[in-house]
Amino acid sequence: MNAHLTVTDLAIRRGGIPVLEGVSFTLQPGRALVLRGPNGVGKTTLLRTLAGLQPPLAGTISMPPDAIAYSGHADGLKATLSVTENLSFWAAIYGTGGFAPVLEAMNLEALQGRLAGSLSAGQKRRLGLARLLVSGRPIWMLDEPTVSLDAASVALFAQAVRAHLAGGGAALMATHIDLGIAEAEVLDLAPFKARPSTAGGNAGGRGREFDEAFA
Ligand SMILES: Nc1ncnc2c1ncn2[C@@H]1O[C@H](COP(=O)(O)OP(=O)(O)OP(=O)(O)O)[C@@H](O)[C@H]1O
Repeated sequence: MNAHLTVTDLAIRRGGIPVLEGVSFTLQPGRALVLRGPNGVGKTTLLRTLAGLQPPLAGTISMPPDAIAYSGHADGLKATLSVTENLSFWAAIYGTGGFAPVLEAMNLEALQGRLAGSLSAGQKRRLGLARLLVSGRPIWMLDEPTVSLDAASVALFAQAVRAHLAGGGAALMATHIDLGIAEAEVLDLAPFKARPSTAGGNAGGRGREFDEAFA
């Protein structure tokens, strides 16, 4: 499992407006990096850029091919498929094996036959996060992964992240809560806020140049 990510002098934008510039960091196997900063600073935009959903304005992103499993604000579930059908679907997509341990890891055993669309918000989130475990990908990119989770589910998730790190994986997370992961470092994005004059912006303002793969 090669989970080495290097980001050098990255500049990113959202809706045509520069958001962050000069972002550099490395993420090594076995490590977690927590993105911090006020609302709107660019945590989601940075994760989307690293996950390949939108191009950077400048800078380089270096990582092994097919390394990332991205979990954004949406859970990405197939509402009309059951919990196990969703997991089998992802296992087939990622070409990985069985998912029985994943059911246990995310406390989904009692929900196996339920349609994903009928789950509660926290249950959906647990199933959405289970996709990371099924993926077999070394670098997890997580945007507010604990939204809707109760305390017990947050603890389960933190345990899953720790196991991933112990297995040589890495995790980059935007989260406002402390997951109690000793291996985690913090990257405050506030100092990298793009200056208004930064070249490459869209003088016409947000919306004129909608550079999103998804809104
Ligand atoms: N779909 C969009 N189209 C245009 N601009 C957007 C869009 N989504 C976010 N933005 C803007 O891009 C900037 C960065 O937003 P982003 O969502 O990356 O911040 P964030 O740090 O993740 O915020 P939060 O902590 O509130 O989740 C903000 O100024 C925001 O208003």
